[in-house]
Order: sequence, then structure tokens, then C-alpha cells
Amino acid sequence: MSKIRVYEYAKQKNVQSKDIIEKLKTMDVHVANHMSMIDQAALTKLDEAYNSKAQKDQPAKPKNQNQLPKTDKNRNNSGNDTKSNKKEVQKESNMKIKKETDNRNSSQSKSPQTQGAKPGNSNSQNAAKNNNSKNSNNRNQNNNNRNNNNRNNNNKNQNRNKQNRGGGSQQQAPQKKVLETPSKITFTDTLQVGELAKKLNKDTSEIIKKLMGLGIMATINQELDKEAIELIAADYDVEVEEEIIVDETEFENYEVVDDEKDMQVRPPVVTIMGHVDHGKTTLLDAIRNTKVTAGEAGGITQHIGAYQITNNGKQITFLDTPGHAAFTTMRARGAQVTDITILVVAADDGVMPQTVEAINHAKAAEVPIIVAVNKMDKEAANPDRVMQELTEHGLVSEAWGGDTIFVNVSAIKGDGIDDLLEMINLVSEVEELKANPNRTAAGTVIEAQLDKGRGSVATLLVQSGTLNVGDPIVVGHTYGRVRAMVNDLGRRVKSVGPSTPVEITGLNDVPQAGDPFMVFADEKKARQVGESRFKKQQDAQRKESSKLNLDDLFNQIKEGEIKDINVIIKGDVQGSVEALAGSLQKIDVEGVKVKIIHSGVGAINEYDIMLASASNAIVIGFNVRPDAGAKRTADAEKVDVRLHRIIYNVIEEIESAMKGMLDPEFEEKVIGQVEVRTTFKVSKVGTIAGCYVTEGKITRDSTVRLIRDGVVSYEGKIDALKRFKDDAKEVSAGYECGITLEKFNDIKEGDIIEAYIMEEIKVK
Ligand SMILES: Nc1nc2c(ncn2[C@@H]2O[C@H](COP(=O)(O)OP(=O)(O)OP(=O)(O)O)[C@@H](O)[C@H]2O)c(=O)[nH]1
Repeated sequence: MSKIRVYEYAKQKNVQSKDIIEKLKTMDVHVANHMSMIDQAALTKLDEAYNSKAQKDQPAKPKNQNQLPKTDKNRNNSGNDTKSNKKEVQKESNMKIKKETDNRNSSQSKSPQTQGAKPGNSNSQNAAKNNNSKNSNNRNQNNNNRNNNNRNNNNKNQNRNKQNRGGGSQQQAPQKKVLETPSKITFTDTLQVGELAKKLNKDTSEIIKKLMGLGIMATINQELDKEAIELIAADYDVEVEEEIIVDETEFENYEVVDDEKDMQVRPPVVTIMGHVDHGKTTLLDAIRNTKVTAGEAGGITQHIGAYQITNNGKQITFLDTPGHAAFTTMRARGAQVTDITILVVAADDGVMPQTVEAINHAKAAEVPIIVAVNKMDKEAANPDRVMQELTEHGLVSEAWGGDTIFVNVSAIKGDGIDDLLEMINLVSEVEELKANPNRTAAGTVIEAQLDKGRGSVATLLVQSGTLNVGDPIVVGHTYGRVRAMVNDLGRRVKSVGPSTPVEITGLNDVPQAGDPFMVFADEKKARQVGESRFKKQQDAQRKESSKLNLDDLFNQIKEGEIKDINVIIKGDVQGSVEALAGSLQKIDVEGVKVKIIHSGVGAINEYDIMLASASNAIVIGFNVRPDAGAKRTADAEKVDVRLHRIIYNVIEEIESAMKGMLDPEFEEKVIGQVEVRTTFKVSKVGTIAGCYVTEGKITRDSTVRLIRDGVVSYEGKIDALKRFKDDAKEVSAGYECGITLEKFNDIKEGDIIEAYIMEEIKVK
């Protein structure tokens, strides 16, 4: 044999081809792959290397290296190893043979090697891998080798016994084979005992025993946690790797760790918070007007939910929705977009309840706060008081030895704005805000709405990467391709980097503020992820609504007779949906309340209808219409869908529906009195009373009571009311009529018949 291929040689030596390739490399022999030929010269060198290594590794049994089994600490550690193992093995084999006949034939048939060679093979691979392992290991291995040989022999005996017991009727009794112990196993989340045994090529009972040794009483189907899996595997000297399955549909949970060298400084994203009327909007406007229009001639500012300014060459992004509602909505949805909070406090008013709330929100989100003491132009302005009051909430001004930046401003006059912006730049430098612009974009929805002409329109804040026109994108549970991008100046842009707000079109539905977005490699993937997110969201909401109903049931039991009117609101913009929801929830008609079980922006879809059907709700579309699927489903499910364009009309309609829902209250209203002047008995008809209407009128459908001597002797319905021979609907005072009463014939001359109706009392 002058030449041999790498893999053949590796096989001979029971090592991996890559080890041979590596070895050859150290000998300056370069081969391309496992199929490459090793020439004679290299072969000699290799032989020398491997033979000497084998000698070093196996001083006790140099020739037997191919059969070295794997280390098995457990077996060695047990005091009466060989003996107890024998027993164990015998028992195991008894159980195992049948199982292996059933289950393992296929795997056995794949392995042509004899049972002795097989474990040896893997073990010497391991031995080769663990070249540096200490001699003690070798001792263990030798012990194990002996143990395993015993075991193998036992297995063989068992096989023979089994064959004999089987009376030879089984044509080919299975050959018991000890499958190789893998060097590494992988698992996801957990493994059942049986699964672990299979992965380790061990018998389940063996694993169960080992677990017992660890104090874990387990059955074959018991789930093992990572720790237990690792302990057992370590016992066999098997490496364990946990496979984390990355679910692309939950991309908000991704943490893409960028290389530090790819990170670039990005503008800060600033939110303005503070108490009502302390000047948040005025301040936002002041910043925008002084910086945006001055710097960007020709730009027409667009309200897209956020804007960017440039101050001293540095950009700052402002979220344009003042107040902490936007901030908390975002946070509630798991989005953290704000880097810096400007806390506006009116110098003439001081710290107010919402100031404290804002502080708490910012603190909870661990966002640095800059205090803007506003309305400094006012005579009553008292910035020291503001400082004092804020100290009580943990915001101590730098002037007083703390670390909170305070800037005095007048939003109305534009005073102090530059200082404020300067401070924002300063804080942002300290915060070292960075992002990698050179990857696919990801970020958060700032605002979204349905536009009549453009369809779904969403303002996205790019938080990392660069967003381009044409990018396949998943936004919340919607997806699409970025059709067009418009910035806060109303200009069309082709690509935007981190911290930039941009309004996009091209989504299949309207996402919600706070939703995460992510760009995907291709549209198919985006669609797949988007659809699966949509489904997940539906399922979650369905669960949520069923929870709501349960709560509701509980409340009803608790609160007695309270009834709820379930409503689903869909509207064209978040603002009107919220306004409508707010107004409806305020309606309270005698304890009946509106319960908004779902609301959202966008057309009424099939899901809304299904939810309405399941929870017995009315669907209100405000400036939106049901899509085709929704219409069909609404018809099929008999769901009431009301479409409106005016909020007042919705409220009125719901209010009257609620009034209708109340148990009507009735009161009795006497409409007339009749005197019985004579009676006739007619067979099959009964007693006919010849009467005269003395007061008011009597109608065919009125209820009557018969009064005799001031006592009510009958109360019931009129059977027939006649004027002469004809049926009459009603007979008024001053006229005669004939009356028969339902199931009552004891009418006498002189009786008074009082007619009344039950009238519903209208709820105001
Ligand atoms: N004198 C004076 N008035 C101001 C200043 N800033 C705001 N205002 C006035 O304060 C009032 C409230 O201002 P807004 O900007 O609407 O306050 P806000 O905090 O946005 O109020 P909400 O949106 O209701 O929470 C308005 O009448 C403003 O003109 C200021 O610096 N000086």
C-alpha cells in the first residue's frame, strides 16, 4: 500500500479525518480534504506519530487502543464495581434484548461493525480527542474497558440464554450490541428520561438508576431540567449543548449584539413630560419652530409623531406626543424608545400630581431626566420653589450639589431653549448613545393610522440599522414592503438611519403605537412572520377576552344585577378610537355600563367579528368599514355592526340601546271605566255583558278588572269587544258595547269593568 486516502487512514487509526489533516499540516503536508491521497513519505511520518502516541496513551494495553471504551466515572466510583455491574448488566440485558429487537434493529443494521469494534471505535476517537487527558483517565478507561468487556460478555451470554429460552423458534435472535456513547448530545429546553437515554445510547433503567443516585426519582416520561441532563451526561463524560431555538416571529426578543467597532453615535430620542398646562406642547413647538424651519428652508413640517432638529451640528429626535400617555403606552407594550426625558415644570405652579407621575415613569424606565423650569417670563415664577419641591422627589439640582440638570426656560418667549438643547447634547454624550447603522433596520412604531388615500400609514422610529424604501418589513402583526418614506419635513427619503422617525406606507394593516418592527431578508419571510404574529395576537386576544368574560361574570355575581354592553371599536385614527372609547365608558344608564372589549385602528376585520360573536358584542366602525371577509362573517354570525362618522351619533345610539337593555319598568294607567248594564248567556260563548262606557275608553287589548261592590273579583284580559255585531278595537265614553272576558263568565249587572294598560316608564 503506497498511497491511502485521508479518511481511510483516519478509519484505520480510529480518529477523525480532520485530525489527520491537522496532523499532516504540522508535518508541512497539505491536503485538501478527507478524500485526498497521503503519499508514502507522509504516511510513514503519520505512522510514526500515531504509533508513538498510542504507546504514550496506552502504556498498559498498547495494542488494544482501538477498543478503549469511554470513561464512566460512575461505574469506577462505585465500590464493588465489577460485581455489581455484572448484576446490573444482566438485569439490564434481560430487559433490553426485547426492546432492542423491536426498536434498534434499524440502527443496528446500519452498523456493519461487530460489537467489540464499535465501542472501541468511538472511544478511541475520544481518546484521540482527549490526547492531553491525564493518565488517571487512562486508568479509568482501562477499568471501564474491563467492565465493558464483562458487560459485553454478559450481554452475549444473555443473548444466548434468550435464544435458548426462545426455544430456537425465533429465527435470528438479535445480537445484543452496546451502542457507542456519543461525545456530545444536544437538547432544547428539556429532555424526558427516555429521550436522554436514547441520546446517550443507554438503557432507560440505567439512567433512572443514575438519577436515583442523584436523589431524583424519575420515570421514563419525566422531564429533566438542564442541570439533571448535564449531571447525567457528565457521568458518561458526554458534552451537553443546549440548542436555543430562535423564534423569528418573536423578533422583539432578539438581542442582536453588534460588534463595538460597528457602533456609531446616534441622536438621542427625547420625550417631554409634565403636568397639564405646564407648557409641554408650547415647548415642543418652540423647539421645532426655532430649529426645524430655520434650518431646513422649504420644509413643511409634518406631524408624524416625532421630529428631528439639529443643534450645533448635532441631531436630536423629539417624540411629538407630549404627556406621559405616549411614554407609558410604549412602555406597556415593551418598547423603550426614550433616551432622555424633559420634565417640564411651570415655575409659577410648581410640582403637581402629574409631575410626580412623570418622574416615577422616567425613573422606572431608568431614563435620565432634565428639568425644564418653564414660564420663567411670568411674574409669579419661582424656580427655587420648583427646585425645592423636586428635591423631595429625588431630583436635586446641580446648583444644590445634586446631579439633576435644571434649565430655566420660557417656551412662549423662546428663552433658554438653546441651553436646554445644549444640556440634551451633553446628557446624550454621557449616555454614549450608539447604534449600528449598517444592518437591517429594527425599531418601534410611534404612531399609526389608516389614511383614506394611502392606506396604512405608520411612523417608525428606526432604533438600529438603516431602513430603506423597498425593505420587506414586519411591523407588530402587520407586514409588507416599505413603499414610500416621508420624513418629518414632508420630504420623501430613500433610507434613514438610527434615531430617525419616518412615516412609511406599504403595510397590509395598521399596527399600533409601541409595536416593534424589523426588516427581513425577503418578502416571503416577512409575510410568513407577519402572518404568524397576527395569528398569535389573535389567539392572545381571544384568551384575553375569555378572561374578561370570566371576570365579568364574577363582577356580575358580585354586583348583583349589573349588565354590560360589550363593544368593539375600530376607527381610522388612534385618537378618535380613544376618544370614543372614553365617551362610551362614561355612559352609565342605571348601572348598565359599556365595556370596550377590543379597540383598534383599521378596517373591521373578520377577527373583530368573531370576537364580537364570541362575546356578544356590538362592533362600532368609526370612519372605517368592514372588509369583505368581515361582512360575510358578520352576516353569518349575526353580529351587529354599526358604522358612524360622528362621535355624538355613536354615543346616542349606544345610550338608547342601553336604555332598551334595562328591564323595563311599567306602571298601571287606567284608560276607562265601563258599567255592566245587562248580561246574556250564550252557549259556547259564555256570558256577554252589555255595557256602557262611562269614562275614557276601553280597548280590545286592555287589561281589565271587574269590580263588584268595590271589590276586584276578576282581573284579566278581554276576550271580545263588540259594537253591535262587529268587533271593535276600542269604544269610547258615551257608547254601548258588548264585552266577554277571558275564562270568566260570572259577570253581573251593576259590575264595573275598569280598563287599564301597563305603560313603560321611560328612562331619562
Ligand atoms: N407665560 C407663559 N405661558 C406659557 C409658557 N409656556 C406655555 N404657556 C402657556 O401655558 C398654557 C398651557 O401650555 P401648553 O403648552 O398647552 O401646556 P401643556 O403642558 O402642553 O398642556 P396639556 O397639553 O393640556 O397637558 C398655554 O396657554 C400656553 O400659552 C411660558 O413659557 N410662559
